[in-house]
Amino acid sequence: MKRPVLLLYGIVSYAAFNISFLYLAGFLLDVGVPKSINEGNVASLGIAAVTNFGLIFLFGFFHSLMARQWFKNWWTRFVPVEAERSTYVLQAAAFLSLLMGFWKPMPAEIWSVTGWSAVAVYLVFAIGLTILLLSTFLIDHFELFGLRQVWSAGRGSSMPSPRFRTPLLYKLVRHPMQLGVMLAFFATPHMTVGHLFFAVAMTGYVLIGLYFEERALVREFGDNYRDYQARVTMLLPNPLRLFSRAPSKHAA
Ligand SMILES: C[S@@+](CC[C@H](N)C(=O)[O-])C[C@H]1O[C@@H](n2cnc3c(N)ncnc32)[C@H](O)[C@@H]1O
Repeated sequence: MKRPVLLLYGIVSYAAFNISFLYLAGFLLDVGVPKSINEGNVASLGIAAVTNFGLIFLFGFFHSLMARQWFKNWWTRFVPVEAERSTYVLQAAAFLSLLMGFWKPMPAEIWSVTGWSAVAVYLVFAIGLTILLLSTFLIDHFELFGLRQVWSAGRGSSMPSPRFRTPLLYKLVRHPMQLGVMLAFFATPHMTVGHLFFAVAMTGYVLIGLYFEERALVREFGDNYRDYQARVTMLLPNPLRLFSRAPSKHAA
């Protein structure tokens, strides 16, 4: 791929992901989008459950498969290595859009809150997204979204190998990004069966994904990561444990 094309591909993939993710926020909150999680043609509960499960499975399957090292080794024989992450980001945007586009509403209400309670729930949603966004910058936002790779290729420089990091939120939990998305999945003032289905199934997928991610992190960072696993909890912060132990000499 020619350098300007590679750069353009990276930028387009990044933009596509951001648009689909912004749409996801509106989709979950039921605001500002033409089709939200509770809108669309209502099918029978069985049809809706099977369709929605299939959509989440498709999203999760490709999201996990394409993140595995053996898959990357195989398909970078066809895709330039510098475009690998951007392609991953693009497929995530595509499957997320597919999921939201074909999502079948399951409108029966589970809870509904208004007034200050609703404000509190919106606050949790905003905190979740803030944790998520901040964490991407703590690890390396531009590398996670493939922009650093296409930019380095454009300048003819090679990418530095990944570094183990535990800045700020990563001292509280090992997976703040996933914690952030889970908060956003459940934080709605108007919980329907469909929304709960989405939140539970996506949480299940996140937990399965974390199992594979942690195995890859141990392979990549070895004892540094094992030591980190022993000191820091996975998703829910444990302040007592955090302050009762000396920080590791491995962590950056
Ligand atoms: C989508 S991010 C999710 C990161 C983390 N699971 C979280 O929830 O904040 C996945 C990428 O982050 C990298 N990663 C996760 N934890 C890391 C750490 N402590 N230091 C460096 N890279 C990390 C993984 O290697 C992977 O490429």
